[in-house]
Amino acid sequence: MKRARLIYNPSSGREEFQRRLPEVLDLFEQVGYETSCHATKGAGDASLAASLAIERNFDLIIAAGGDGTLHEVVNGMAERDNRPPLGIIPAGTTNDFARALGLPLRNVLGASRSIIEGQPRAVDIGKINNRYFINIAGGGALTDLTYEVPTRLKTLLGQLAYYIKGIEKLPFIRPSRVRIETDEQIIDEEITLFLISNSNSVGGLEKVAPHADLTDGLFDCIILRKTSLPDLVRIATNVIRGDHIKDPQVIYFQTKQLKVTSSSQVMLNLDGELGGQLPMSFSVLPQHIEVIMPQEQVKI
Ligand SMILES: Nc1ncnc2c1ncn2[C@@H]1O[C@H](COP(=O)(O)OP(=O)(O)OP(=O)(O)O)[C@@H](O)[C@H]1O
Repeated sequence: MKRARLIYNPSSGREEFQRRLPEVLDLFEQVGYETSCHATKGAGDASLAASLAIERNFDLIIAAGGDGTLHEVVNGMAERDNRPPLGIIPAGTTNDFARALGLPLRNVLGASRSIIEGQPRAVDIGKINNRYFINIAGGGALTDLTYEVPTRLKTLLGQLAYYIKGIEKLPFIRPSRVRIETDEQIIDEEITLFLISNSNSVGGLEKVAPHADLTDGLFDCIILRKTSLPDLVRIATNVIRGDHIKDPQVIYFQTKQLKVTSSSQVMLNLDGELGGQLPMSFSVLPQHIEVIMPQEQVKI
């Protein structure tokens, strides 16, 4: 039998995953995976568990949790040789990366079946110093939401907890002077926020980076210039259709690497987790980790 290591975060999302665990184990057993579990206990634990799973030669790693758990698992895998494929069971609050893959959300058994029936495909990840991200790096207004909302509130309200906190913060949005250097251009101006995206899905919205491709070796960068509150609301509305990237207040480009600096203190969000502060250099590691895609995605 093949061996799978299931790394799950019991505190993710509405804390429902654990109830389904016996059925998940049974499903994998039926298709020939002897599966053992690691329940995370706190920050950094999923990274250590993923790194150890590679050392112990597991054939498959499954990350069950939210984007933060996935982030940690990717960080535990990224620098290791002989990385096995990674399956994802979305059990968090937003689950942006799983959304981008087209995995069933709020359906633990459906997502488990998608792993069983799917195919591994190598996807890009982003690198900053010795840390990695699989979905998004961002800074500036509202990008601090994901790590500011307490876990208790997310368990209680789910995604709504982020929206409530976002509305609360709107009147206090201030621009930051930021310098963004790529091989092709330099942007040096006051901005509201910047997003360096690997996938199309950010903050639960699937068209934030509408042209993003997980396998193209490129980041999709979206910079929102200094903007008034009414403009911000107009642009946010256009995000639903993906039309915001044509807005004169938005700078959109693709690049393999960039450096972002600022004279003020700008914190960095990596896959929804706090990731230090600027200055930071970002580069793509093309097709670095094999992720199991659902059947429909494989055919594309
Ligand atoms: N047993 C635990 N108890 C409390 N927190 C934990 C535990 N294990 C891991 N964590 C923390 O949970 C965070 C990650 O949560 P995760 O992203 O999986 O769920 P979420 O925040 O509900 O979903 P999303 O990121 O999709 O919005 C990390 O900061 C990690 O340190």
